[in-house]
Amino acid sequence: MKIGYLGPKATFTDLAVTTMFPRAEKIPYHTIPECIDAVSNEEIDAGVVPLENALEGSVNLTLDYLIHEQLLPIVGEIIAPIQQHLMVHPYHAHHWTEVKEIYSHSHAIAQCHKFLHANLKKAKHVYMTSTSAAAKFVSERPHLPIAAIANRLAAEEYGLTIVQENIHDYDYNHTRFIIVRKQNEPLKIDSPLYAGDKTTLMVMLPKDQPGALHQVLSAFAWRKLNLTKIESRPAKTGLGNYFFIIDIDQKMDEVLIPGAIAELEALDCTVQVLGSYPYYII
Ligand SMILES: O=C(O)C(=O)C[C@]1(C(=O)O)C=C[C@@H](O)C=C1
Repeated sequence: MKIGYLGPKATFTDLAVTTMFPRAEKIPYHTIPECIDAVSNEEIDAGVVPLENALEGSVNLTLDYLIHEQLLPIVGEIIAPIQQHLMVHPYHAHHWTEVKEIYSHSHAIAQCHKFLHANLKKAKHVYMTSTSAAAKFVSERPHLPIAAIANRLAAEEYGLTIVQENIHDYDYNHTRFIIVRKQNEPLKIDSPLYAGDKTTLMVMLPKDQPGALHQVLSAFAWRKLNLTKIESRPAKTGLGNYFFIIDIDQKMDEVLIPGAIAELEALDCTVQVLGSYPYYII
């Protein structure tokens, strides 16, 4: 089985894929859209991309690309712990406090703001496509006083020295990664990491209807459907036009979720099921 992921080697996405699919052929992609496109073009059997971090919130690029460009079904989710480390080329290990630039994924930099503010206030932040792309970049420029924020595997893979460990600002730092496929067919994963099932919906509210969100929520509430996430994103059709992403804490059933969807449609909402899938906690 071929699994694509946000690369290069040693991203957090790579770690999640390696744990969940130890025997799969792993194919790295430079960006999240490239990985999603590869699923859509059937170059790979499934793609794994980051969706949400406990400290920094949604990975908007993933959400927006899925919703607006390639609406692929979500067939699974992996929740993984995230530990960020500051690393430099070995030449700079003894004077790391003098680095002028810090390279990483924007989410990783955001997870370490307190540390950076306290210890490297003057260094410029440079966003890269992933944490391991940043580690690779730093390793290829030994003459420059620069650092990367990435995981331990990236330090090993690219020959960097970790100079500060666990620099993320809060202990509970986890990221959700979704598994997307071309067809809505679950991957056969028999794992002790299985932790439950979820259903994700996209709901577009009718225009200018007072109390519409309240009515949407009540369709779930009186059916006692437990929502684990509700988030709005711009519909990109005009100022003030938003859609909602709603996660329900259970598998698609034959009565409750279809009933809630029918009620929302009767309210003139547009509803799309993005997936009903198992999740795994590493
Ligand atoms: O850059 C990586 O290593 C990724 O896998 C991406 C990503 C993200 O997009 O949130 C994944 C986990 C961490 O939260 C930081 C970065």
